[in-house]
Amino acid sequence: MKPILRNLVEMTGHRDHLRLEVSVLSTLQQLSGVVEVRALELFTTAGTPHVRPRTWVEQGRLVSTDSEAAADPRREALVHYPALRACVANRGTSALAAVRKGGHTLWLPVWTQDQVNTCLEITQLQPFSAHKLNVIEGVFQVYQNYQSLLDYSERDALTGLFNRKTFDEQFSRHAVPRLNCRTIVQPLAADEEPAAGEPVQQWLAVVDIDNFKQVNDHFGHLYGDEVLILIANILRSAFRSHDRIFRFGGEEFVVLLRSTTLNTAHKVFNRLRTSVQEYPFPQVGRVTVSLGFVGTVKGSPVEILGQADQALYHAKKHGRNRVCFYDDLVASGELAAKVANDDVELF
Ligand SMILES: Nc1nc2c(ncn2[C@@H]2O[C@H](COP(=O)(O)OP(=O)(O)OP(=O)(O)O)[C@@H](O)[C@H]2O)c(=O)[nH]1
Repeated sequence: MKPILRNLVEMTGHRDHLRLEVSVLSTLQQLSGVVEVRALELFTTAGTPHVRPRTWVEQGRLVSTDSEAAADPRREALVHYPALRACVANRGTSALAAVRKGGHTLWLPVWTQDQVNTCLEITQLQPFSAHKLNVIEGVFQVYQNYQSLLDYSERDALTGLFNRKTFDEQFSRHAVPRLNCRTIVQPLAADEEPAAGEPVQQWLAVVDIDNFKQVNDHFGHLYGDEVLILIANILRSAFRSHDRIFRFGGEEFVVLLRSTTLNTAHKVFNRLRTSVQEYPFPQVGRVTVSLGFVGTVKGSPVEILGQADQALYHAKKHGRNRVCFYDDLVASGELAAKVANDDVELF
């Protein structure tokens, strides 16, 4: 089999976006004359569009980072990439420039609906021939098609959030750096600095809409669906790009909050609860959510999920529109008391 075909076969064998990215870059890197390949992440921080390398070649190996983009010291303002910036502004599919690193650089933005989060960058010393551009475009098309297939299978059709299947796949490896990937230790945002000695870890929260059946019963399923979509949007804006949000089915969502302190987790989850409470849902009016959360350090994924669920159950039983932390409930004896006295309502 020709090398390029073999690479395409290898590329479409992946079930993970980052591995797929490494694979497409490895394919492009093997084209003759190519001196550098990178995958750039495009993101906005403090209102300014930025770029940072997410996968690049280092000592002959492709390495990736899944650290938070906004805190990456290698990020640059998009204004330093004028050709790419103009291309994205004009909703273009490629940009060429002969200025960077004394070579010729081709940028290929990956459009998802109306947005570009990723862009492949290929640099060579000679100008790109028409034939070379054709080959690259073919490889890029296969990559894009496969990328959107992967994306489709990972997401919930109504809200666009990750689905339960993706949670099951991602949760167990969430804390573990991926094979062939380098994770950069990154500082927290200024308002999230931990107090000295306060441990940083990951948190899992189960978020459930309160009395959602009543929304459906009073306003109909279409309005119920709209509430789900709007709450998904609030969830997206409440967390950092690095955190993960899943729709678990029905009116239940799960959030994996990355690398933060208990204090910040409390703040962030309560901010979400308040944002939902204050949002004017068209026709429906006021909607609230309850949330149970727990650290992800101890226990199996099933146990951790069960603990967050118990904290959520407690929040529901004690007035709804609240945030409950599993360890607090155990420490205060509230959860144990509930378990001992009320076996019928246990899961
Ligand atoms: N519109 C809409 N409703 C859904 C969807 N999935 C589940 N539901 C509804 O979500 C409601 C969940 O109701 P319950 O489990 O009784 O919970 P609840 O009314 O939210 O009450 P609490 O959770 O105890 O506050 C049911 O009416 C389901 O039909 C969906 O995709 N769209």
